[in-house]
Amino acid sequence: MHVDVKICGLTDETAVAAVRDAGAEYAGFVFFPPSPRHLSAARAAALAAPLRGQATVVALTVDADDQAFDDIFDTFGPDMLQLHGQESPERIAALKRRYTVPVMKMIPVREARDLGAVEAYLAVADRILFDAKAPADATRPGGLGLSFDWRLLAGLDLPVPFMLSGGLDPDVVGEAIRIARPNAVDVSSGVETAPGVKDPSAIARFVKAVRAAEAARDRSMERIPS
Ligand SMILES: O=C(O)c1ccccc1N[C@@H]1O[C@H](COP(=O)(O)O)[C@@H](O)[C@H]1O
Repeated sequence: MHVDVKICGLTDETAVAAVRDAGAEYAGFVFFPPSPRHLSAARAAALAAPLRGQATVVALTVDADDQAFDDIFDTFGPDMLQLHGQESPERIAALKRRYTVPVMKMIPVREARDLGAVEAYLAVADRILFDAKAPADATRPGGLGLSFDWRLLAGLDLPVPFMLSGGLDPDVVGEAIRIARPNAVDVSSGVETAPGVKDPSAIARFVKAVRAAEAARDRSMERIPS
């Protein structure tokens, strides 16, 4: 079974070229001023141009207002929205009516009961993204390189695909896929040399590690008698 890869927080042309060369399926651009990966819509549009038609271009926002969304849609034109704040199901339904774009809603996870929040979003979100819950004093709700216990997702059966993020890197992503069995994985800090500075070789290694984990998963499925 294929596992899609999203590389998030691209800030320069070198990182964009690495994503294109590695064949990642999703490329994320951050629109959240406190983040070291924040970009203007115009800069993000210019950076994303070589990825159009090859990767799904995602706009990551955190409780953004209507004016911010209008700017992102008018100038950047995302293929998908990643909502990484406390957006309500009603807010998501309104955004989907206004922009007719698929939405991925982030659910913050620290313990099993956090998964209960998913239910309310299943009718409106096209994808669920599970990320580690940020500490209360964090300056942003993600992109911190923090992970959670992937065993919490083992055996999860949702009616929509789910993506796993939080503290992934080329060395641990295979184990994360083996345990959580996500449809897709998302990484930012784990392929950087410093916050906001992507490492092209780490991006290539991350995608390679995901492909190897996929192959291992397929081999293990073949061994299960029907
Ligand atoms: O990347 C950011 O700066 C960011 C800012 C605000 C919300 C989310 C952000 N990134 C997302 O966080 C997760 C985990 O990232 P990491 O790999 O642990 O650094 C991922 O989904 C990013 O898209």
